[in-house]
Amino acid sequence: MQWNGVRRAHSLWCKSLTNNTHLHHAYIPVSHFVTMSSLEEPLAFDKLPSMSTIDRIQRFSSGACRLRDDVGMGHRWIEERDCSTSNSCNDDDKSFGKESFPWRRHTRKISEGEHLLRNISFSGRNSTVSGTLWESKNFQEHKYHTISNENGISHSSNKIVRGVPKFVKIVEVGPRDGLQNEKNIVPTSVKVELIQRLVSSGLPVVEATSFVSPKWVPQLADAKDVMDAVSTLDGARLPVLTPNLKGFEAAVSAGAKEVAIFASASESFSLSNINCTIEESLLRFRAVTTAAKEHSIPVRGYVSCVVGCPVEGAVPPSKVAYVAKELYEMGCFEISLGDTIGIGTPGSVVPMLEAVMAVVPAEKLAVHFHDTYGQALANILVSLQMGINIVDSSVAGLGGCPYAKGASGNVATEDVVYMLNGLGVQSNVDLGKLIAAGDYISKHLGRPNGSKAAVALNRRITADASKI
Ligand SMILES: CC(C)(COP(=O)([O-])OP(=O)([O-])OC[C@H]1O[C@@H](n2cnc3c(N)ncnc32)[C@H](O)[C@@H]1OP(=O)([O-])[O-])[C@@H](O)C(=O)NCCC(=O)NCCSC(=O)C[C@@](C)(O)CC(=O)[O-]
Repeated sequence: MQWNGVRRAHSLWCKSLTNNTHLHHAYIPVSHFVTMSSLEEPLAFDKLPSMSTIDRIQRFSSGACRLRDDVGMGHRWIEERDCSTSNSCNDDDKSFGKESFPWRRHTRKISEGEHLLRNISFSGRNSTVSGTLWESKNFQEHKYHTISNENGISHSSNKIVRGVPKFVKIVEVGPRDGLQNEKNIVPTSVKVELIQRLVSSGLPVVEATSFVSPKWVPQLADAKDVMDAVSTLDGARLPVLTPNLKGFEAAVSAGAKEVAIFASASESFSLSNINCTIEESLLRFRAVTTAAKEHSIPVRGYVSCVVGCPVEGAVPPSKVAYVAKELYEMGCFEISLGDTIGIGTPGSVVPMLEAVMAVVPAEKLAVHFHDTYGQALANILVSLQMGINIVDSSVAGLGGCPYAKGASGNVATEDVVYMLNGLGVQSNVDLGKLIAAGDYISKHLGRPNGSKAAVALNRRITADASKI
């Protein structure tokens, strides 16, 4: 039922693009969606395709473990990983050893695992959130932080949390991924103020806009004006999306100092999103990375539909790994793995990451989760435990399809920062300023802030304020 919502969301999204463009070939007929009905349930390990293809790809991550066999990605595989080959992990392996994969020993040390889990839920229940309120004449600046009591998680003492990185780089995609889906076009001045607020909250990267066809995405037709207005902004990198050489050249002329190219692991999504096959898109992207090298412009690469596609259903991890490797080898400094429709669970995200990490080093990977099924934070946590330390997110949970219920935006940046704070992971983001930025854009869009942490912390401040 919810999946139907996503299918509908995607079809309407494609339709909205084509309505704007009169490019009817990009509209995916509803009949395509009707043919795939097997994804009502979340993708589980045993539903995923075999890893046989990716297992043959040369691995250049020294910590990567070989699979025991090609039978698939069942729980049995996780519990019985063969770590005996020279190219495989062992108990002392720092990147794939027990620190990164605490569940590896689950069957053998069940009591220890239970103890750790009990500690986590106990500290979670007793964690407190504090807020301090400053009032100025026209603007309230909130300063929030998450603190734990003495039972709280500490990097040095808790084996599960010790696997997560100490610092996570957040890539804010709200002004681009969020606003590209808005039904009503947001004025340039509002976009610019949003970007300014996000940068001032300490976010190191704020994806500003896209240099795509305005016929396809009219919401971002003001890309040049946005870039003009933020040209003097310091303190963060402001990459933009470029689907081809034309977009790259326009971005560079507008002052962009970093760009992103966006491929898909699903053939159908590639056709509906950028009107070409995966192989054709890789040719276009190679032209962009070549030109970018000449201009010394760093290029980020996206892979969409890394878990599932609204048309094709489950996407094989080997396909994701193939596209990620291609982008990495053509020179992308970082590859962001996008669960575009937000259907992933840790059960499907883990094998996908395993496959990609076998061909692209973990430190070059970012995760990009939409929150359609409420799985984004769980997926992020498991990604951190696997060694990923770059997370994409969208302030106030912006994004998704404005025309259909059920298709949500990206995970809210406020929720990610709140979770990282609770884990003791640094992000250098001021949660109060971030919440203010989310409230600003939500107010403009005329709807509640899509971040649960923001809503809860704003209520808390109201409660505290009544006692002052
Ligand atoms: C790729 C194209 C351009 C192909 O679109 P096309 O129609 O096949 O392009 P074309 O080469 O045939 O050209 C048609 C017209 O578009 C123009 N054109 C051509 N290129 C550009 C350009 N760069 N900027 C401005 N105009 C452009 C071109 O000049 C021409 O203009 P005309 O002669 O008709 O006046 C189109 O499909 C497009 O713009 N697609 C972008 C769609 C988009 O932005 N989707 C959202 C991205 S989000 C995403 O992918 C997922 C992600 C990254 O968020 C991660 C995740 O969540 O998984």
